[in-house]
Amino acid sequence: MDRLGRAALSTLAAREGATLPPSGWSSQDIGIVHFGIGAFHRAHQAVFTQDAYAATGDDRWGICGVTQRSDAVKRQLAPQDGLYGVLERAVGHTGVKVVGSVREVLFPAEELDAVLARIAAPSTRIVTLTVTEKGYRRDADGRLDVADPIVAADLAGGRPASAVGRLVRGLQARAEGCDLPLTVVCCDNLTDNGTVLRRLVLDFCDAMPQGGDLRDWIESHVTFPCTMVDRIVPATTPDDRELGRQVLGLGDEGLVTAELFKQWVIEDRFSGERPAWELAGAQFTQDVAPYEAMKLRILNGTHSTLAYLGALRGHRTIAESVTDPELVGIARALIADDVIPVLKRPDGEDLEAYGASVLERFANPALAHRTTQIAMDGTQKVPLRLLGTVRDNLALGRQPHAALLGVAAWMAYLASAEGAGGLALPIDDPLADRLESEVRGCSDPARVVDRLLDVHEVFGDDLPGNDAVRGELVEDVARLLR
Ligand SMILES: NC(=O)c1ccc[n+]([C@@H]2O[C@H](COP(=O)([O-])OP(=O)(O)OC[C@H]3O[C@@H](n4cnc5c(N)ncnc54)[C@H](O)[C@@H]3O)[C@@H](O)[C@H]2O)c1
Ligand SMILES: O=P(O)(O)OC[C@@H](O)[C@@H](O)[C@H](O)[C@H](O)CO
Repeated sequence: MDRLGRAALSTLAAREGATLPPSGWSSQDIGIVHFGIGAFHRAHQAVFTQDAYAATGDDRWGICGVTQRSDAVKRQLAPQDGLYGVLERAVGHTGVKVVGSVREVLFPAEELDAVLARIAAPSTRIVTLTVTEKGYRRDADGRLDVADPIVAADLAGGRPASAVGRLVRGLQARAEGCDLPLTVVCCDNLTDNGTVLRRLVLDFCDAMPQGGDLRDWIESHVTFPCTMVDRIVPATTPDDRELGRQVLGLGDEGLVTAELFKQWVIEDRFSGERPAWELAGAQFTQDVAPYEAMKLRILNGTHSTLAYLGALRGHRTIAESVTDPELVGIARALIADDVIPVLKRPDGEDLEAYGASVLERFANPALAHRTTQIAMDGTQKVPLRLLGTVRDNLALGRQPHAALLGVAAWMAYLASAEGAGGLALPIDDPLADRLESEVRGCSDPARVVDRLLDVHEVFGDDLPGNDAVRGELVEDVARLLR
């Protein structure tokens, strides 16, 4: 079968369910460099960028995708002239939107100079990132982990391999070259993501030999707006590829799958021009924090809770987990009793309606979002998604039972090699070795809880000493391990 690409596009015009990129897609100049060209970027920021182009015809915002750890996406997209499909799935809807925003893909392990040149180019005005929570290589206090061997090697002046190291070297090339401002937009699920990334970049400069001038240049030329990003984009499955093939009548190795919903709230703090993303539905605001807390705590907190509890019960996907009435009850209690009472309401948002809509989105049976995919990197996610809610409730003198159950479910998941029905529960986490050796296979709930409460990166200094929290976690873990 033929493969998606420029030559095959004309065959798509008559196909029901296929949407073509706007004409002129292939002649866009590159104005955005994106680090971490995984599934999410391709289904989110690249789609907003294409829709903004369709609305304006402003052709300065093509994307240069920079892979991080492998050249897989480059190999997938290069034979397709950068084109790929977003398979959009909802009840009663299956369509493929072909996206042409990604005009180049670079693999920095082999093409570092080209990456640095792209960041330094005057036509580049924006760098965006989706490198996962762990990709920022933060220490227990959220600062750059200068003891991380990859960061340490980057600081020693080798060819940079960390996302922050590569970004800083790119900024250095820009400072020494065109000397024009730049906006760096973090699109990962981190609290205060722009501020966090700016801090890490400045930490890197502070730790570099003679990084002072670069630090000053960054402070005066580069802004780091915060964002809230939302669209459920599970890892693509062979079934998705097959469905994409049926809709397009073409093979597509770069296909990604998503729900119809998408949201992007961006702090209005750009150092220069940008695409008219607002014409594609993005919201610009002075304060992203309430949107970000709403999304991270309601959507992601519930997602992780359903992932851990669901996997323990043998549910393979989130859609399966929300067919389980007991789990839906826990999710509702988490949102209504623990999260919403301690949240600030973002302008124009109804938190109860948002919570209900999240559960409806999770129920989308067409999205095979694996519980074990969401379960990965718990040491990075649990603090952001659940422990803020725990702390805010404790500060009001209230024990947040559902949020603590979510934390206990993470602990029980780590202790159990298998969920019901023999579902394998892999530990995929930057601290996997420690977690495995501390608790995997341990059937003593108190020991599991105590060993995990000792993980400072997750629980900090305050929670391990809280007897009421410990007691409830031990009871919950005991029930879950039974
Ligand atoms: N998928 C979603 O539904 C979704 C929704 C909202 C936000 N996000 C954010 O986007 C991120 C990526 O999601 P995705 O679906 O694209 O995942 P993915 O697995 O498809 O892609 C992950 C990307 O991050 C890079 N990466 C992974 N570990 C890294 C490391 N240690 N250092 C540097 N780069 C690393 C990978 O190389 C890849 O480019 C998430 O972690 C989350 O923060 C995802
Ligand atoms: O992508 P991760 O690994 O950070 O988290 C898994 C999911 O909870 C997440 O991707 C959600 O689907 C997403 O945040 C929805 O916008």
